[in-house]
Amino acid sequence: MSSNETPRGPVDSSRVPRYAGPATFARLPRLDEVGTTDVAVVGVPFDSGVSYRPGARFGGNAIREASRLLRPYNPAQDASPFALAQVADAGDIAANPFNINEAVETVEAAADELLGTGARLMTLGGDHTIALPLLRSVAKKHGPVALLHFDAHLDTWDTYFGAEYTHGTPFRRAVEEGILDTEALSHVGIRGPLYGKQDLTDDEKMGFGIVTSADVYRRGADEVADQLRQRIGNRPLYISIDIDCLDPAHAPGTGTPEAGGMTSRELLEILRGLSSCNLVSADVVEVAPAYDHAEITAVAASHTAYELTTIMSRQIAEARSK
Ligand SMILES: N=C(N)NCCCC(=O)O
Ligand SMILES: [Zn+2]
Ligand SMILES: [Zn+2]
Repeated sequence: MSSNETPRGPVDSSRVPRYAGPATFARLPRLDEVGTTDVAVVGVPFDSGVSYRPGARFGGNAIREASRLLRPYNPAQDASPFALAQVADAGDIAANPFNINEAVETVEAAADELLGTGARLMTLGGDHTIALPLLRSVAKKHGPVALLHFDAHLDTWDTYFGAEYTHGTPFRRAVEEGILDTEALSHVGIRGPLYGKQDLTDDEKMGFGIVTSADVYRRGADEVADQLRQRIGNRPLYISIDIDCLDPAHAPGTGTPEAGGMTSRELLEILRGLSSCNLVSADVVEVAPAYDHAEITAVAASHTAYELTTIMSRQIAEARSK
């Protein structure tokens, strides 16, 4: 969208019932209906990198279905994200389920193409493997980026069954490849059993700071967001959200659930506290609808993507008004 065009927004749910018609994210237009977009919401139906329960390949469409109930004004950030900038649903990236290396290349190439049009990406996963090719693509454009990673798990392990590209290893690969700004790396929501204490030492050596799930509970969302914001400054920021950062009570539909997690309220509040950060792209991954109940997880994920999209749209509008 050029700066003087009005963005095309979602289908009006006071005229067309929100449960009617095929689902796009937030009932927004498809990318082919608008030509170009400022924020591309893109699905990656890929889950061949998982270590436990499969099913996140269906996550993107579950989030789209649950997002029918989102409304156009976001009071928590005082913004109408779909009026401030064009947001459109770019459909799915067709990644090979039988060849992880090829899938990783496909995701990177598709992300290159979308980012090349000037769009920011709001990716709906898929398992966490896909964060690596997305980060590669974002780093080609912005250089090494700050990373804020919400997850129960570190995802900085080395290999599984000798495989380098899995959902437990994307951030170790990213550090090895030099595509992250090691001055500004944080995990939020970490908890649960590890393979050994070495996991933590290795992670720290890579440059990560950890805010555990219990830290969020004890210190509160505002203080955590303040601390994260200070660490990130105005660096280009990528946010990767594994929905298992939430407690299984708030997100049962996921492949590797861990007890003792954050509430969806805490996650959304931390994100709102980061609204001034320079968010260049983001993902929400690991939604596995087969284990979900009454769309609990998909609703939480759709609201999470809504807050992230709002941050991006506000920044795009602010940059244009300067
Ligand atoms: N990224 C997610 N969701 N999980 C990683 C868990 C890896 C493991 O099974 O040790
Ligand atoms: Zn996880
Ligand atoms: Zn993860």
